[in-house]
Amino acid sequence: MTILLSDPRVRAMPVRDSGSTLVPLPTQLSPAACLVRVELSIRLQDAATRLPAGVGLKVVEGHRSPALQEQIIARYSAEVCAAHPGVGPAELDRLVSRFVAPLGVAPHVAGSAVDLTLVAADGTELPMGTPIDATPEQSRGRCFTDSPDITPDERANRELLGSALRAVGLVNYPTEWWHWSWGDRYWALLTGAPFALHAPILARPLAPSAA
Ligand SMILES: C[C@@H](N)C(=O)N[C@H](C)C(=O)O
Repeated sequence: MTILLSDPRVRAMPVRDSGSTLVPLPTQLSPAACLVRVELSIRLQDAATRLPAGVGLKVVEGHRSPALQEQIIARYSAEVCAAHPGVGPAELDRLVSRFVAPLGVAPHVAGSAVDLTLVAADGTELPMGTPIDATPEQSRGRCFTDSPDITPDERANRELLGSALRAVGLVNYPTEWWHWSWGDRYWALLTGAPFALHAPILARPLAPSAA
């Protein structure tokens, strides 16, 4: 059964921050040079080598500020309220956490998560069944990683992405095929690690090369 980021077991995971810095991803992996924790950057570069020739990774988002996380929560909460009239506060929190993490456990704010897809050699994104960041309502559930409602090619591409990322220790958020993380509380809970390695980054300490 899917464990959501609003699950109290996620918040209960202890954190012992590794103190690692945020670094920009190489532009071959992330045209926008998104920032992530250095341990995650190393793993993503390893994952890229595990893909077949002519297929690459494209990271579109990494570290996110707390302010942006709060904006996304507010925007999506409004979408959920419109789609589920009369929803109560507990159910609203649960539904919202299918698409965006509560601030205190947010993997992107910790620099531990990326949103990414596969690309062909010419940079064209491979078909994955939905665009990145399609909400459950917009995609009618096809954003869920295991959705049965996608084509065999889209399924094969999701499996290819997943096998490269799992091989380097990343975990997926099962309600978003594009969201993978390493070192955050959700990762610790799913892998059985005794503690998370990345706390939320409230200021933004940059590696010297990124400054
Ligand atoms: C908003 C979406 N792209 C996202 O990042 N969701 C995850 C679960 C998050 O907020 O960490």
